[in-house]
Amino acid sequence: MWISVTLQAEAAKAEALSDALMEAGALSVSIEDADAGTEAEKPQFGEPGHLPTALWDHSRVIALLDADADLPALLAAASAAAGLASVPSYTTETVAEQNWVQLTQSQFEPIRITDRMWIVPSWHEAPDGDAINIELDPGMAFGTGSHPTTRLCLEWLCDAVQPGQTVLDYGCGSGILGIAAARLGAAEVLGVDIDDKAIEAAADNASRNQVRLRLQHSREPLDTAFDIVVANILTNPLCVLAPAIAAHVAPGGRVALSGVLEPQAEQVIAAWAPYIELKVGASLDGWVRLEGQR
Ligand SMILES: C[S@@+](CC[C@H](N)C(=O)[O-])C[C@H]1O[C@@H](n2cnc3c(N)ncnc32)[C@H](O)[C@@H]1O
Repeated sequence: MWISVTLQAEAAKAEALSDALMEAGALSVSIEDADAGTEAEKPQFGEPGHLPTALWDHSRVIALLDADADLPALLAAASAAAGLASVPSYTTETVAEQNWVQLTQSQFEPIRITDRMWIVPSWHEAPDGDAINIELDPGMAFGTGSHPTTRLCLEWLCDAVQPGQTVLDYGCGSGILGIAAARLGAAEVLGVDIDDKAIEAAADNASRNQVRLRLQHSREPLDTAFDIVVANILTNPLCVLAPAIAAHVAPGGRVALSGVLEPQAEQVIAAWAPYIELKVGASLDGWVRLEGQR
């Protein structure tokens, strides 16, 4: 027996809460705008009616959990791990064993990134067989394409990556950006993460997508410079890691950073100024993508 838990979360904390719930053992987690319909019903970015998530005051975080789990303890641990002062208000619904797959899967639709790239859940047919279709299941941790920062990076990669180039995906998480780069024709892609579980997930996803990613822990030294560097982390690590990441952008190479909220852009630009001049290349739902060239 399973239990579906719907938590009302502050929009800015929803992704962290989602990741923490997956870490705590949720079978799947999805995030919805509490003021709109389901993910599937929401207009795609760029379509009429698209609502920037900066305007979402609240999100619904829906987790599918084992009904035998100690729910109060699990939610307390996940909320604390997500940096919340207390457990958000929530409702629960028991899900009959035979319905849970249908329930979770029906919440997710393929995500269109650009005309030529889609993120497609494994249980869906690709809407456009000629596009680059990256198979990733929404609801899993470490980045699945539904978050604006991931989308900003994917859009940039579609424009930036030229066949045969080398690519560094710093903070690879699920490997989504590295997989996209490989599918766009990169000759060699290195994914780096601080989290061993992310590296495992990226290896699994790379194999499902039949691309080769080199993967390593960020504590291991990187010995190469890359034509393309993409890092979707957060403002603080992007500032601290500025000299280390910038050193791996080859002369003439291009870099894009995301995970930066609009008011934090100047802070990251200043931290990178001694190494590479960055500018805001795009913004989405209150998040920016910073871009530069060495
Ligand atoms: C927001 S996720 C991005 C995942 C994926 N690249 C994407 O765009 O959806 C950030 C990832 O960066 C990793 N990370 C955070 N700090 C890091 C650091 N100092 N060094 C390497 N990876 C880091 C996290 O473990 C996480 O997998």
